[in-house]
Amino acid sequence: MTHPTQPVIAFIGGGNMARSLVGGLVADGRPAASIRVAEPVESLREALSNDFGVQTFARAADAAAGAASWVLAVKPQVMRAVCAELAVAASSDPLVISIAAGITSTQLDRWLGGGRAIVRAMPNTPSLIGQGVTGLYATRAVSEARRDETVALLRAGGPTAWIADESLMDAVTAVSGSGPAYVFLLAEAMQSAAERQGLPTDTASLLVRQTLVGAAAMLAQTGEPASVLRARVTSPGGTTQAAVETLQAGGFEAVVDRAIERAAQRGREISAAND
Ligand SMILES: NC(=O)C1=CN([C@@H]2O[C@H](COP(=O)(O)OP(=O)(O)OC[C@H]3O[C@@H](n4cnc5c(N)ncnc54)[C@H](O)[C@@H]3O)[C@@H](O)[C@H]2O)C=CC1
Ligand SMILES: O=C(O)[C@@H]1CCC=N1
Repeated sequence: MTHPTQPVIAFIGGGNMARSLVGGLVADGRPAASIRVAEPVESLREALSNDFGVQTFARAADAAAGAASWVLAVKPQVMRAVCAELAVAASSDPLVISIAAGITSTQLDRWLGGGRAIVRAMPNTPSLIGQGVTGLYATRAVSEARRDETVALLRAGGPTAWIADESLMDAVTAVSGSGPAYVFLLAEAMQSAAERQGLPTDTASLLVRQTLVGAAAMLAQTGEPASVLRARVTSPGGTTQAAVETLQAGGFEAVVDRAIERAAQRGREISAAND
């Protein structure tokens, strides 16, 4: 039995997002002996144990028992059943952080037996390389110290932002939780178009990747609004103007707006469907 210097944190679910968050915590210097992961899939348990040295468990209740904080990182569709498995252990009053899309703090609290300290967190996959961003919402049962602990657990993945109104967590999910996929879709579309223009695949890939990386770095480093950065690329009557007008004539802004609205609505549907 190890005696970690840090309070124990238990991840329930050891899939894609948990792996990103565990990797970030270990890279941030948190002792692997203070991290447990519950994951029913043996190959995932082995990979987490080999790659990060964390303790793994097949059953959620075994990982959660006695841990100061829990990170619920299972799919929304299994959250209710997982909470039922954990309801007895929850009476020890852990800090409960759920990263599931849609599932509300009221639902989590009810499924865990009531009166629990619940935080909803919405990270994204770039957390794996420290370039993520996480939206956070805490219920009133979460103390200031536990808010600080939440930020300490998630900051390795990138900056965090508290949201005062829980209903806006669906908007956070739609913008930054799902957002990396919109950028990857743009990359896929640009790659196809570049190849159709006759560029070799590897050259097209270099041009597309580095253009997205460079533009994102300008957004991050200059602090200038996207509209100003865009104006600087756009010579009057030039090539960029021709492309941007074509995107706008195709309803680019409207379709992005509809996509984000639909994603937020899907969050609300997930909540209702799993109640
Ligand atoms: N993938 C993403 O970009 C993001 C995902 N999320 C949320 O994170 C959660 C997990 O998503 P992913 O990691 O992508 O899914 P995933 O499917 O990769 O991971 C979920 C894991 O939970 C495990 N699991 C199932 N039942 C379990 C149980 N009873 N006890 C312990 N583990 C169990 C599964 O075997 C699986 O490995 C979802 O609720 C999702 O809404 C949040 C932000 C971003
Ligand atoms: O697609 C999903 O439902 C999850 C939540 C945000 C990113 N992936």
